Amino acid sequence: MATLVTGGCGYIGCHMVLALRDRGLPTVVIDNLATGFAWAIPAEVPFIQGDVGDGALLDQIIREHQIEAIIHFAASSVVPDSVADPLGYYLNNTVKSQALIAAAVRGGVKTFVFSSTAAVYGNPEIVPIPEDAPLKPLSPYGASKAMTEQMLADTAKVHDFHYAALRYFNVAGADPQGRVGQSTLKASHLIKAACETALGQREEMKVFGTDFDTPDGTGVRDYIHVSDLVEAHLDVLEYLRANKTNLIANCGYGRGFSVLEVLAAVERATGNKFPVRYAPRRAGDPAMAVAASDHLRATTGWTPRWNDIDAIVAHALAWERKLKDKR
Ligand SMILES: NC(=O)c1ccc[n+]([C@@H]2O[C@H](COP(=O)([O-])OP(=O)(O)OC[C@H]3O[C@@H](n4cnc5c(N)ncnc54)[C@H](O)[C@@H]3O)[C@@H](O)[C@H]2O)c1
Ligand SMILES: O=c1ccn([C@@H]2O[C@H](COP(=O)(O)OP(=O)(O)O[C@H]3O[C@H](CO)[C@@H](O)[C@H](O)[C@H]3O)[C@@H](O)[C@H]2O)c(=O)[nH]1
Repeated sequence: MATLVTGGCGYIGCHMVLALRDRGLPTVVIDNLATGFAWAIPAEVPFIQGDVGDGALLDQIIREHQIEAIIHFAASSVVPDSVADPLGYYLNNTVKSQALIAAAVRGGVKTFVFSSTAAVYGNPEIVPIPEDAPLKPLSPYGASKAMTEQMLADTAKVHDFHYAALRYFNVAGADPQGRVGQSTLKASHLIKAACETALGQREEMKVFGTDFDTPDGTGVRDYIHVSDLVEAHLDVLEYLRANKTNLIANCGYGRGFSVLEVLAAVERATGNKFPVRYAPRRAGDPAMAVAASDHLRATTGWTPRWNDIDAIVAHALAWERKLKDKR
């Protein structure tokens, strides 16, 4: 029996694959390499280059590899891109998730973990945001994920099927052992972009929006270390199997950092000051996204190890240096 990781060649997915392999758990990856890299996963992990919208291919993989659980990372995930290309986002994130969930049901896969996002909440009324806050996404990206959560909830009502919708806040950092990290080309993510700038690979950092209703006027996010996030998935898989129930949980630490605070952390880590330019807000960006994070800890026993912005930045930077030599 094996776990199928969709999007396993992407940033978070490749850390998940390593975490499963570190525990000797049979793992299979499907990825269309839209933004991921085949070299990011160990050569001995079965890898199928294909699309999660391809139902016939999924039927075959589920049968041949005796898939028992699916962790579904494959998606398009850049908030401003989703504003520019809503239909592309609904296709890749919602329509293709429907195809995958349908294949899971056909193939008798009973355990399903879905990568949802803080973007389902939009601008929250209460911060830190509890899981029962209303879902009011500001972007097609957030809406595409909220729709998939709804499909999972409805599916679990009528099939022998248990799911977790994990609402990740801002995932950052890299494998503490330096084996993998975020390799996304032209990444828009703040910490990665700032590390690239500090290493001289970008000319400057833009700060998108200085007039938000936040302490310093810049956007506030809850940055979670990618290794803590993938450990949470292992805890969640056990929880779903043991309790035969569903779970909706935020994945974050419950503490927010502003854009300016993050840039200061990157400057601290490198000792390099880099040019910073204030720019208008980006479309679809909320002012604040900070998780109420007790539910995940209380239900699954998840215990984060890397709740420290300096550790997150140090690991991201170490990977960026490695990647610079690789390319
Ligand atoms: N990075 C974050 O801060 C963050 C926060 C919240 C949620 N998420 C979610 O986590 C998941 C993983 O994000 P990531 O940062 O690793 O992104 P990523 O782009 O690095 O990884 C996504 C992977 O999925 C693959 N993929 C995309 N569409 C596919 C398709 N139709 N069929 C097969 N493979 C496909 C890509 O090639 C890539 O390898 C996504 O669902 C994203 O929405 C990410
Ligand atoms: O060059 C940059 C990049 C980002 N930002 C700001 O930094 C914050 C974080 O931005 P970014 O790293 O792009 O992440 P988000 O737009 O918050 O989205 C991430 O976090 C979401 C969950 O909160 C996920 O769903 C998305 O997939 C993931 O990309 C925001 O205020 C941005 O406006 C800048 O000011 N300059």
